[in-house]
Amino acid sequence: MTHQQFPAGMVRATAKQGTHKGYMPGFGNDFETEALPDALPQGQNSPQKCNYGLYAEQLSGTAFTAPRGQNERTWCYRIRPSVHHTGRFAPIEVPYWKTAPNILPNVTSLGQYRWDPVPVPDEDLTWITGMRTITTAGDVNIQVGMASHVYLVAQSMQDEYFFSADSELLVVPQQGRLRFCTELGIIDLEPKEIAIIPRGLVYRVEVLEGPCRGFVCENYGQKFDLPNRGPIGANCLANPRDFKSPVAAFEDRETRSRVVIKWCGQFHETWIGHSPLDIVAWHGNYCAYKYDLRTYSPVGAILFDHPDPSIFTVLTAPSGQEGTANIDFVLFRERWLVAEHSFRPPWYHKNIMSELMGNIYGQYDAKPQGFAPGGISLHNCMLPHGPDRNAFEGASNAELKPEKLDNTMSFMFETRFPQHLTEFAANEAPMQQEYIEVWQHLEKKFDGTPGVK
Ligand SMILES: O=C(O)Cc1cc(O)ccc1O
Ligand SMILES: [Fe+2]
Repeated sequence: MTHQQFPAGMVRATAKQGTHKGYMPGFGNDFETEALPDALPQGQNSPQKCNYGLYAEQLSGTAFTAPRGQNERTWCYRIRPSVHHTGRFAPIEVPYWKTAPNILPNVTSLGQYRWDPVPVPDEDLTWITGMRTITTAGDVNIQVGMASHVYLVAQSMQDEYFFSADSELLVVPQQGRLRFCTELGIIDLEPKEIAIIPRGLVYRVEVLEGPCRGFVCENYGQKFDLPNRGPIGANCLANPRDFKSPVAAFEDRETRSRVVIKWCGQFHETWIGHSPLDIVAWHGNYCAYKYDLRTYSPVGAILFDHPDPSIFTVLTAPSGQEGTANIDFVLFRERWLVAEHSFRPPWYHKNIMSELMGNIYGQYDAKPQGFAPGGISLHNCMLPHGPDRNAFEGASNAELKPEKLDNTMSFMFETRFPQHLTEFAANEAPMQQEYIEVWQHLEKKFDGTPGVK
């Protein structure tokens, strides 16, 4: 790949046909990339005839009239227009992939919950059949809310493609390596990285090293964006240059292929005679990207106290109500703890936002035991939680020298909407029935007399 950064943040990249891999840096850039020379029209979007006999097509990720800072669209130059990539739709069952609203009368979501890692079954599960929804929130029909999923994938999709009209997907691998062959290019993904697959983009998921397990946040609402840094200034947290979008890569393959579509929570299939990944060149700012979580630069307390976890926000999906996100993606990674005369782990609290957490690797400081890599916890809207007894006693009595929290990476999908458990989460997944007992032995220390106990 050759690429050159243009002053306006645009990237021009060229790639050879087919399997070419390569990435262009920058969050929200206006990229341009072509897999064949001169496939991209210059100076206009819709020439009377496109080079190579390509069709021009626009993929709009926001309303045409969205304000400039939010407006996202990509112009695609492709072998066939997308109308050839769908035929008649026939409903299919994807029983474990649920969509909000999915409020079940026989499932109690009120509570603090934790699950052991969901085992990857010895089955040929694909990206579609291996998706296991844990919670849903909001309502897909009004395009607000989210679902959290665990994916269990052992099998590549073969001549099979997928797109979601409902959502963008934030993918957080925990085990194994996946390849996302998308209309806009190829993204390889492994633990410690995340990817965003935008709404409407067609793709196929292949297993590079399996079996694979990870987490997905399915966002029905306004897209994930970088948070404002406020007084932090222009640097740290997630830096724009560390986000990578793929260069164009296309397939010119005439094979019978299945396209599966998720639309308003329903799944349909349609059959076509070729690969739909046929975009030879594209330009625009509506695209898939990946991000290496190791490039996240946390900012924290350097004298005393424990700040709100919003300081660790990687991406935020705004709600329109300033400061109240539909979803925040928050990262708890390696960092130094240096606060003086302070209880350093998370405090006990109740939160109007609901918190779903996953462990990518290592130990989480508030829950040194029981929250295993691959495990999940849910502390729903206004439900009290905080460090378990061991973490409390340890941190209350620790010598407060600088301490490195090392080899640790957990995350939180924090949403303004209450999260509802699926049948799978409540009855099939390995829920820890005794989870709330982690707080039971926090004894009463108060005896009415002054002084530190
Ligand atoms: O509950 C949790 O473990 C997540 C969390 C971490 C933190 O540092 C402060 C608040 C919070 O909800
Ligand atoms: Fe919390």
